[in-house]
Amino acid sequence: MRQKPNAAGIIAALDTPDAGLAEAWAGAVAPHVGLVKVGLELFCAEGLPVVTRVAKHRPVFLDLKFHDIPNTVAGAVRSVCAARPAMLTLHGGGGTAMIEAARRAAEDTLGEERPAILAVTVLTSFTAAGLAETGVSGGPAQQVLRLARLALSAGADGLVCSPHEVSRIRDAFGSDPLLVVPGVRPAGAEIGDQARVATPEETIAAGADWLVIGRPIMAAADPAAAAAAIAASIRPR
Ligand SMILES: O=C(O)c1cc(=O)[nH]c(=O)n1[C@@H]1O[C@H](COP(=O)(O)O)[C@@H](O)[C@H]1O
Repeated sequence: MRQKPNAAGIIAALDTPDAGLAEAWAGAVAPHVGLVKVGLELFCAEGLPVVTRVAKHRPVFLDLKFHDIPNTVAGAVRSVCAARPAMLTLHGGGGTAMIEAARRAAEDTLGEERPAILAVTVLTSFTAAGLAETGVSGGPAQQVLRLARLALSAGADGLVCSPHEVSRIRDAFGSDPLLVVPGVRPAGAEIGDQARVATPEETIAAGADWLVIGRPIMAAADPAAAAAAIAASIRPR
């Protein structure tokens, strides 16, 4: 799904180690979401077969945040292309050569059918203080813009960032990059370990294409109803 959606939508994060539960969630929320996300917890427990399994319900955003030398990342991209994900993530901090190698590997393996390559910028759980501990001063917004520039010029199709940076990325890079945005919390929902958060409505208004939402849907008593309510709140009027 390298093309932008007509209207912003939801990606449901299937964060569980259990393929059966992930598939049940995918089936339940499918009418209300555009994609489902297979992340580290599910992938490490169940591997590539679970990607094919949940893809029966919705296209898959495979979020493994590759970060390694270019040759290794290219090999990982070729391996996961076997399951035909619609989108996959790399760490923007992996640098130009890694991102170029990932894009080339995806093109060589699947051509026009290749997944969208998304660069993760600064994780939504980071505050300015946490980022400074890693040696990055200047705060998340500055670092997100720096990594965004690098990733887009290296061939990434889009970026993963928090709701707080979306409008600044749009100002700097326009409407082309796919912006996939976690850290989304309906009003009153538990924030948990996220730090840079906003509501679905605020995130869409800032210019996001896709909202990545996990616990506010999957930890609800009725995940389908929770997904439907969030989808209704962001539907264009
Ligand atoms: O790459 C991601 O999807 C991601 C990047 C990021 O900066 N922050 C972030 O929360 N995510 C993912 O988005 C999902 C958010 O889940 P909830 O916090 O439960 O809504 C999780 O699966 C995270 O792995």
